[in-house]
Amino acid sequence: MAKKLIKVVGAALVSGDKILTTKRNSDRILGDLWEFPGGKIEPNETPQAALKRELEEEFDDEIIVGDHIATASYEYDFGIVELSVYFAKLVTKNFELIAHSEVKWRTVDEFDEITWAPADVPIVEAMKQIKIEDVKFDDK
Ligand SMILES: Nc1nc2c([nH]c(=O)n2[C@H]2C[C@H](O)[C@@H](COP(=O)(O)OP(=O)(O)OP(=O)(O)O)O2)c(=O)[nH]1
Repeated sequence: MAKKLIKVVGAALVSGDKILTTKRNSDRILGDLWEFPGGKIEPNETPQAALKRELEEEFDDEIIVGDHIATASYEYDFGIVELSVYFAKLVTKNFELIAHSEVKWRTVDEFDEITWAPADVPIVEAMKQIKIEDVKFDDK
């Protein structure tokens, strides 16, 4: 049987020249791997709306969503994850850790210090070409 397609959205939260990297709780699927915070896109939801909802659920934080960075698919044993990552920035900074055990701001040069979820690897590679401090948002 064909594996199910799971559409997922992740936020590359920007602060200066750094991006927030987040470690999944041990008891979750892909536990202890690092990722971009986010989650599954619900039917009839835009990726941007899903990202805002997920960040509110996971950190109790409000965000502004910016440009799409990249999309990559990876076939796990439980299904095919199609991960789209967008730049975003925090409006609030509550950082309630509900789904994550650790968060850390890193420059793209520091992305190799951690073990990423497999779907994230090509996206992380693409981000190494971007100058994070030049990322712009529409609101300013
Ligand atoms: N959020 C997120 N999930 C990722 C990334 N990379 C990656 O392979 N995944 C996988 C892990 C999960 O199988 C799936 C996303 O599910 P999730 O568990 O984060 O999302 P959710 O909150 O909507 O799910 P649920 O636990 O409520 O069912 O995508 C990533 O960078 N961010």
